[in-house]
Amino acid sequence: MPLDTTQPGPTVQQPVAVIVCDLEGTVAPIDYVQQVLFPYARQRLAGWLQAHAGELRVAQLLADVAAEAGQPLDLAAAASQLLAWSDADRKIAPLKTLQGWIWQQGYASGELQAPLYPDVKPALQAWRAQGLTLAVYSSGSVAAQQLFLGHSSAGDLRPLFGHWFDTAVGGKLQPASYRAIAAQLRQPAVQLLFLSDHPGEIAAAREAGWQAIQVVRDGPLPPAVIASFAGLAGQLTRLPQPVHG
Ligand SMILES: CSCCC(=O)C(=O)COP(=O)(O)O
Ligand SMILES: [Mg+2]
Repeated sequence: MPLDTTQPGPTVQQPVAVIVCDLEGTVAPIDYVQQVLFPYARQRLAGWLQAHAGELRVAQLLADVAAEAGQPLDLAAAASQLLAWSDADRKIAPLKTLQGWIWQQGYASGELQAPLYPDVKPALQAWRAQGLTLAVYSSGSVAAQQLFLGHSSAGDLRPLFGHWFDTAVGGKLQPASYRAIAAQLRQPAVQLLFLSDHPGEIAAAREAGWQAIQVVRDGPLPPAVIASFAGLAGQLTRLPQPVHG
């Protein structure tokens, strides 16, 4: 059955055990990812592959690219394929893995720093203080997620998060991915709250039985969405059984 993304969903129903956050467009501006992070990786992609060609992880990555492309590819052809996926913003695992590897040097040098919206850190801290568990579900690889939140404008936020999910569980528009995350968290779907800027992701999470609230960071605010994490203040109560990992 096609997902209906036009109907507003419910606001938070108690209790919530785990809040799962999207990253791009939800905790930080889309523009930073699209205009800074993706170009940073794109510009270095071919050179990085050449420089690291002898490494086992790169051999595995090239095999994954060839498998996704459905044909054998040498290093130059694989680089072209990865660039094409990058230009099309395809959420394909080998591209996401490679972007994470390339971003690592930018974060380490201080050239990259994720600019979080100012409401994010206080809200995350308040939710943890309430006993809620926090998780990330992003198309970026888990390594890239941890670099992003480990080198943010609000400092290293990794200790606040107990669980990290990328597209290894499936795509973010697929309800099955949210069922897989619920199974891994060993939580009833209704006790999971997903926060994302993407209406298709919100619809997929709801289809899987999750609570989900769209975060609209700019533009007019339709009903049943929030403009910042502060919009959830007072809606969440302490959970009976913390599951922070
Ligand atoms: C970990 S920051 C880069 C995120 C990324 O690569 C991406 O494609 C955006 O994914 P999201 O699911 O966070 O919207
Ligand atoms: Mg997003």
